[in-house]
Amino acid sequence: MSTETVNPELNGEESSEKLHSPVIVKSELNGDDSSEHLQLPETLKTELNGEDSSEQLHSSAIVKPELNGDESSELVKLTEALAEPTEKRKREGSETVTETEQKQQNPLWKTTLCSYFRRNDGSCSHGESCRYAHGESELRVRPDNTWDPTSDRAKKMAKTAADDDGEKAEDKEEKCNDVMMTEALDDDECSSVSGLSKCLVNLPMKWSSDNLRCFLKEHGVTFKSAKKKKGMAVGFATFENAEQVKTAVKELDGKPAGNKILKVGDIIPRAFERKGNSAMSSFRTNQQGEKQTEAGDGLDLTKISEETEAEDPVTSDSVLKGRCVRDVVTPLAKMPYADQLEQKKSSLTRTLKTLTRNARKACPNGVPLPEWILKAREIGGLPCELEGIIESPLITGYRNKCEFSAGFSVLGKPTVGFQLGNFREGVTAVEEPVDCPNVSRIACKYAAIFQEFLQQSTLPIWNRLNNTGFWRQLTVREGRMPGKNVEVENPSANISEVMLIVQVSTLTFDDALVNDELQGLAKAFAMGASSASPTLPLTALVVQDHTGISNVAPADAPLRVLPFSREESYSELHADNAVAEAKIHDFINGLKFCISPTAFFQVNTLAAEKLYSLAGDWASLGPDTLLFDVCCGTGTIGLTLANRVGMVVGIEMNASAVSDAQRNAEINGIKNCRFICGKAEDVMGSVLKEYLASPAKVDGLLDIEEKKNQENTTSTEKTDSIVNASKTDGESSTGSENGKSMCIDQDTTPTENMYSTDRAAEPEEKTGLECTNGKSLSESSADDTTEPATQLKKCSSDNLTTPVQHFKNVVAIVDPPRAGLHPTVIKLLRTNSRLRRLVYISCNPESLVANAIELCTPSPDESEKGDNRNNRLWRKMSSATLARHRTKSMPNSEPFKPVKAMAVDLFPHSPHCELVMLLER
Ligand SMILES: C[S@@+](CC[C@H](N)C(=O)[O-])C[C@H]1O[C@@H](n2cnc3c(N)ncnc32)[C@H](O)[C@@H]1O
Repeated sequence: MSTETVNPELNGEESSEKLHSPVIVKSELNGDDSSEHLQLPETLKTELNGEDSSEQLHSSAIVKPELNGDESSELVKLTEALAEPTEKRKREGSETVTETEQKQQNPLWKTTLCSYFRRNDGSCSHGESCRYAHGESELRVRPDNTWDPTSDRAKKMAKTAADDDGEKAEDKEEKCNDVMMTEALDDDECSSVSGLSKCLVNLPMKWSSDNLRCFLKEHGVTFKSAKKKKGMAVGFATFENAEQVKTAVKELDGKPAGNKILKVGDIIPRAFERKGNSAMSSFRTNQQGEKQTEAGDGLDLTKISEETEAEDPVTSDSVLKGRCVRDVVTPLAKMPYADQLEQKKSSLTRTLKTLTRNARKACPNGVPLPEWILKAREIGGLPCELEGIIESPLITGYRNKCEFSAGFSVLGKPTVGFQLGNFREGVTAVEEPVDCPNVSRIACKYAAIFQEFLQQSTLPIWNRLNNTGFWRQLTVREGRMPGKNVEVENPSANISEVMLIVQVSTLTFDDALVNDELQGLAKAFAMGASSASPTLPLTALVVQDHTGISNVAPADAPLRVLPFSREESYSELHADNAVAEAKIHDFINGLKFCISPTAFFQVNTLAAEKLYSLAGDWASLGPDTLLFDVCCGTGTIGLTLANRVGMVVGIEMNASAVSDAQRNAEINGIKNCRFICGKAEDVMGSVLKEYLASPAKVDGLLDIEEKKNQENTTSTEKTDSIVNASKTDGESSTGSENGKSMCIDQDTTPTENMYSTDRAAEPEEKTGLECTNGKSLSESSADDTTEPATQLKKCSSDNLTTPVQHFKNVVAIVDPPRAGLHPTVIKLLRTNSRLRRLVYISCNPESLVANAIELCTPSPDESEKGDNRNNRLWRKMSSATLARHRTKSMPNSEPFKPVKAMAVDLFPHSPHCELVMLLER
């Protein structure tokens, strides 16, 4: 698995109507995310890396935008607040509290519109007990007095507010209070108040402005106005006179607020204001006369967060000087590469030891400790040898995918690059990616072209503080040409294809204006590419429309392919110039891979080759091997190993990735691979049943299937409509038929719900495939009324006309997202005794360790099994501790043992690293 964003710590995740494009490609549904039907507010839906946002968020798929830092804490808070256990519980005095009552007590009850309800024409499987509002009439105001920003009410209010902008005295006062946060003030207004305004740092994050005002009053502080920044530890107060300021500082500075010590500091005007840089003011008002509120946010917020962290006075200007984007994005770049590898190895060693410790603790009473735990002492507590770390063949410019935010620099200049810090801490400043050694020359150039375009665009840059604006992000994806040796000094020389994906939010903008701007952008990119020396490849230009608060868009966010031409004259640009499909290609181990805009592809292709070869070598493959490629993406692992096995079965939830995988098999003439689209936790049970049942039984199933097909042509046609990946013409998935997401695990216990926090680090993904009977595969499998072959046919890349073969050697290579595997998948892998070998690939060693604890700890006796249902401390547990608790409910089964581990460095200069572990039994 891999880290998708350049700087996961900083970054880590809908309306298409606005896009009236000649070619609209709605990205295929990623399946649905909900098995457990915990929803996130629309605004907090992320992109779960494809990973996306959703609607009916599975409690087990709650996500923090992938190291997306920013809104994660808010998201976690909300999801925690929402993630109440689903069964009835007893209150003190044994009064029974129903699930609905519990939810209603939740201040967030019905404060967010149910997107599931909306998309499904007014139906939601949760009915009245749904935590989310079914329509505007059910919607309640949020505790902070705001409305769901996607509601008509909120939009109307936002519009009215915008219309009144600058006219109301009240508004002006608010803006002045917020001088550090907003760009909407004129210099003179600000300067008149800045001496009488103070910044308060270390306020409890959850406080509202009302809380702050009460606090000030309680402390006898007289003020003119006070405002708390939502989701940040920062607030502002403005006073009438110097005397009030003096009292406030005396009464507040150093006093406890919540569990922290309050700091009071001056507000410094933005650097460009201080310098009176008139050029900067031109950035503030766009050509439509709309005020842009983003500029300069970053400067002050960065200061605040830096200073908060550093326990420094709030106002020191020097803190900015210490922070540079290179250090933030590639913190190890200062070290020689050999030292970086050593550091990663030590960190992995520490993490691996937690596997031994936790498995030892979790080993049930009366069950002997497994040999690998006993032997761990001999190797310093490691569960198995860490055999080393494989270097990346390329050290600089190795990334084939970079996601650049659009924002404002510390000097208030529209900038395309990386954020200087974490949004949660209040940092929104973006700096150019120059000097980041992991970014390619080509990506830097495209970022610069986009930046130049933004400086004269009539549409505003996205404002992360109030979630308004248009231009959000530029993703540059590169594909290499085949068969050329890598030019280490100039890796860009090997790049032959480039796809640009520009993320915008069209929601509040006029279609004609949007189209004009996008056409201008296409022209700018094409001109920039052809005038660069050497010229830059440009293969596809895609616009992604996304309104969520984080830039990580759901996989089904609307995509539109923009036509472009290298010709000087753009007047002749027509729809037919557009490429119907946006794809680029890359090569791994001699195979050609087609990559669509949202499909996962390892960001360091050459190092990924090494990773896949290692996984293949450790998997002990042969012609009699059946290889499960779990979380297969575009099929890279399975396809590169297909010639070494009898059959590959790939499972992947992103429909366009599955479609790519199928196409990749075809373009490489590979016939022994089958790709199944669905969440692994939804389809794995059926897949294992189908392939690992006794041959007699499976033959029987196929007979049943054939018979059904003959009997019911209509149902077959219906089925065909959702078998996206089986279409050889590359047609995309039509997604779920009725859009309903389903629960996967009927007996999900709170222990399994623990997974929801595990997965909080991962943007949620959305799958759309379902059985035509309206049940998810898992649900079907849970009640076992449909045969596995029938279920799988509906989401498989083939049509099951060939009988399922049976193989002696069954191996799984799993390469899950950062959150690791779902507990259902872990349970299935562990309890299927035919699976003797498992190669686990992970870019997050913590989740590998957590999953390995469950796979490798001996099962308890029945009598020992704990009931974890009332264990509500799980929210605060580490992933390893959670895993340890989950081992108690693992059905009796032979545990795996860790055999060896090896790291592969896919991310030079960053602390991340892929870890591979072989598990056997
Ligand atoms: C780290 S990537 C690995 C992809 C592929 N193995 C490769 O190396 O290119 C993880 C993949 O898992 C997919 N994924 C995430 N959650 C999943 C789930 N619950 N079930 C199936 N696939 C999932 C993502 O869409 C992504 O393609």
